[in-house]
Amino acid sequence: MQTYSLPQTNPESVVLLQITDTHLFANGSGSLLGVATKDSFHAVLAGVDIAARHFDAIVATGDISQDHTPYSYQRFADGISRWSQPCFWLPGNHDFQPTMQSILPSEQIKPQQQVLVGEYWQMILLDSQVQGVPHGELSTAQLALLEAALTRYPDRHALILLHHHPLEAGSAWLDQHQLHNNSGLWHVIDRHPQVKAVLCGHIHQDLDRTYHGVRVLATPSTCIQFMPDSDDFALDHNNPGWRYLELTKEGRIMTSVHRISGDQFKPKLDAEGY
Ligand SMILES: Nc1ncnc2c1ncn2[C@@H]1O[C@@H]2COP(=O)(O)O[C@H]2[C@H]1O
Ligand SMILES: [Fe+2]
Repeated sequence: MQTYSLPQTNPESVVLLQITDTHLFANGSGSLLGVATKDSFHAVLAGVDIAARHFDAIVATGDISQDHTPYSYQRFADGISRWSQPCFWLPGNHDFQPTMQSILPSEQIKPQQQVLVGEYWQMILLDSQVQGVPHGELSTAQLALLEAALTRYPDRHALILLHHHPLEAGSAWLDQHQLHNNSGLWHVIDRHPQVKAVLCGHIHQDLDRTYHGVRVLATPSTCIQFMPDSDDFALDHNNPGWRYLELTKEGRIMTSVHRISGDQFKPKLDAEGY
């Protein structure tokens, strides 16, 4: 397995910026439920610049594209190219991996699934995509990759990233699309106490839970948001956002979700959807 080493710039911690569920189109006015996803993506990029918080790397946790086109991925790459930090990404249910790969190699977007983060952490990016359906599954190969990465570095705190949420988020319509074989993931995690957190996207909302003694985090989309704890499909009028995760050398995670201001990206239920 190829490993990327991300240098530690601050001796105490490493900071990650998580951007997720951008749902970009080749067509610059492409929209999801009335929200032009390129514009909302760029509003989040501008929001990160206004926040001006230091981060060491970007993690993009899937559903980068909505229309599978190479240019939708190029739009993502062009957007983050304002920053020099490396980006690590993984596929969501809406992604099409052949076109995702088509824009690589890239100076900034790295293909590695295992990243040694500074001196004290590692992160493992998993592919939970099942082509053509919204739910996720981890193949035996992906579970074996996780097992091998954790076994190789038992003394590094570990952050596991994937697109699909690995536990019930509390909305029946959405939980039918969760990671279906999450017991397989939890079985591996239970054997490796250095795992500190699982970070995902997919549910387009801020989630911060503890499960099996591990923190499970999900993050707002850069476009539309789903209403938490709603058994039927429902949109949330919270704004698009992003997450910072500060990984300390002691193994703690300080994290916060931030959102853009204004109300130019309010979804319309009757507009063109998925
Ligand atoms: N009304 C709905 N009922 C059930 N699933 C939906 C509905 N609308 C969208 N979805 C699917 O649920 C998925 C959750 O977020 P995604 O963006 O991955 O893509 C979404 C769609 O594939
Ligand atoms: Fe998704």
